[in-house]
Amino acid sequence: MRKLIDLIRINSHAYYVMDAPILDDGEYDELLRRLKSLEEQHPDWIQSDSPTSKVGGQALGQFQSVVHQVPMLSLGNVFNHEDLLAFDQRVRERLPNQEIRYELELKLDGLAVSLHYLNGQLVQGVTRGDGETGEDISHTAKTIRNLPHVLIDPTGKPVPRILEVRGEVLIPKSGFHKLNRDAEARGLKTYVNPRNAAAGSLRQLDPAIAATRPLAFYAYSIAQSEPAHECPTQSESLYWLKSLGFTVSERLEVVDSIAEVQTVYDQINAGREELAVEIDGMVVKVDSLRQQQQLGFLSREPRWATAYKFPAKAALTTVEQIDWQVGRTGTLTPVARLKPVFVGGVTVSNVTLHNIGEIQRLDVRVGDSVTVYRTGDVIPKVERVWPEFRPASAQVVELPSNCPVCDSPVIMPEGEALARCTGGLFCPAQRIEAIRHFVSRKAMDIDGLGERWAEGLLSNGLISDVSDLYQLHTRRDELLTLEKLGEKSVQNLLDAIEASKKTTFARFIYALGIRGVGENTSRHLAEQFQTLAALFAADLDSLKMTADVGEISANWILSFLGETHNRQIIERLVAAGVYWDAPVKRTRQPLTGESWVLTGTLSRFTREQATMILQELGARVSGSISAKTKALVAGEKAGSKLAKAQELGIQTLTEDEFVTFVAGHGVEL
Ligand SMILES: NC(=O)c1ccc[n+]([C@@H]2O[C@H](COP(=O)([O-])OP(=O)(O)OC[C@H]3O[C@@H](n4cnc5c(N)ncnc54)[C@H](O)[C@@H]3O)[C@@H](O)[C@H]2O)c1
Ligand SMILES: [Zn+2]
Repeated sequence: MRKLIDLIRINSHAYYVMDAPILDDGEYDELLRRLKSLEEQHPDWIQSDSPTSKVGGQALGQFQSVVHQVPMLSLGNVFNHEDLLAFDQRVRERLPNQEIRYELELKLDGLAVSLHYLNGQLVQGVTRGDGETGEDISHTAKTIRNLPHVLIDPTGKPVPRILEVRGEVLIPKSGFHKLNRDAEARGLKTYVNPRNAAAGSLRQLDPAIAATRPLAFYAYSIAQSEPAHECPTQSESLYWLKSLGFTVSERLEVVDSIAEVQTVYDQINAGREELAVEIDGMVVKVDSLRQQQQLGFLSREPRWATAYKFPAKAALTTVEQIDWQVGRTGTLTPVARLKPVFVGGVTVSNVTLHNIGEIQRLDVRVGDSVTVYRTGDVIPKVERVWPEFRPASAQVVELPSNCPVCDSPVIMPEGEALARCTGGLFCPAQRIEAIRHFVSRKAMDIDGLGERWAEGLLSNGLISDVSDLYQLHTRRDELLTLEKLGEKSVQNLLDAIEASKKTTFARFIYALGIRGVGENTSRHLAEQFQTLAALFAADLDSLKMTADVGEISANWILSFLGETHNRQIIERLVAAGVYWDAPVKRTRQPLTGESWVLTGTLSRFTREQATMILQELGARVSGSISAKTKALVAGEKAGSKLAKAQELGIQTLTEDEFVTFVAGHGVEL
């Protein structure tokens, strides 16, 4: 309780007195709620300085204090339909057998101000302060443009000699953004939200400054009237104030049932973005002023009204567990399992913590209280950790040394944010991705084995890793029973798998999907090591001697090949008949420095193969023609690239000419 009281005191000072809140309202409300619940459980522990029965904050002391003749209270609040029903229930219990109508207004997110009129003249403006005593801000209140300085009743009746009107002072959203833009341009402090901007503006010592701020006053009640005014209801008193020249809530209606209250709330919530002013909910008031009197007050709030607030954007909850999820490319992502919490309109029970670095930055531990933040459709995130509430049993979270799915070692090279499982070919979490990559055109080029098939094969137990693809021919009958796989497509698939057995060492290396090992690196590795046995025996130094391979990729290669399961799968692939001719080690690269372009359809080989041939000869293969292009290989149906090359006078080769050309450089097809 003491911890909570201290936290609440610090934050309510920041909010009410300094106009510079540190916490989100949702977090602050939760602190207050936790304190209240402790007080309910242990009434004998209630501290004499508890903020639960207080309103607002202490005045800063730069203005004259004014004691409110009628205290300025706060409002109770409800956050959901259930709480709303309970409010209605409490009202009805105190007013048995009475008809109850509710008046609904926008809950304006500004600060409460009381205006005193004497003989129809505005004489004083006072802030709410702590509810008993406020600050005299007459000098700035009088600069508010939509305020009547003189009251005239259009019906001709005299206005009461004394009239105290209460309402909310605020700054419309557009004015707030302009204010902050100007402040930023001039290097001054900006305000966190329109409410704090309004409070800061009213508390200016210089009324000339306040006059430049787009402040507005929205009247919502009459605190005193002498002689008494004649309005029997809240709604009528607002219409009367409106006729006297006050601005009142844009939305104002009276309903008979809680169902209607809910409907109006939903409408307001849905349309809040379009409103010119910031609102944080809807206020529900018993309309009859006589009934309001009967209901009376409960310490800091009236019994006849409540604020039906919008869902908070931030809420406090606890981290019950942190799990590591393995993504399809092997990345390990920490996910916090939370005690379910309602925030931003949904219940959140999981939230990603992104990576170990984020866990360390937040210093979040299992058992910690955290703030979860969510707005709109944005994914929720952990915004703050509360060391104040950390239990002694809280556990520090560490990066697991082995994959939670397949138990392969996990590595995170220096300078990388993400840790990864090294069981690329073997890890069940990475299977789909491993297969997708393995069969892709630039890898083993198994035509027609799409992701959906792969999923079907995996889920039916026909394969569990890429090496099983080469055993599929023994399971033809089972394949045929698979959904939608006709005789013909099964045969096509098996043929494509069979055809893929003849490959190149470079493609095979690329197909393994080792992190950091793309097409070029694979080609260089193939040339450098020549055989699988040599590659298996490679160490850091020999790997780093390969073109394109730096310290980081060398480590990925080592840890991948060092993982026994990966090796076993590679050995099974070779045992199943995957083979290649020993790669030609090229010492001479006659096309070095040249840029070549391929276009049109080639009949003897694929684009990828032609690209590889050119690369082996040292050329760079580019996608577009420019003045720097050395030559264009134009297959069938070549179009604009051919025209452009001719225009620029660039050498062009037909497919046949290309074959002859590369043969002249010792490349046989
Ligand atoms: N972020 C923080 O650190 C922090 C600190 C303190 C308080 N707060 C926030 O301030 C609020 C504290 O409660 P509170 O008592 O100041 O105000 P409140 O928002 O809970 O409700 C009471 C106030 O609502 C206002 N109001 C707006 N429209 C009204 C209408 N149509 N009729 C009647 N009243 C209307 C009045 O000014 C009244 O005083 C909470 O939202 C809390 O989260 C935040
Ligand atoms: Zn794994």
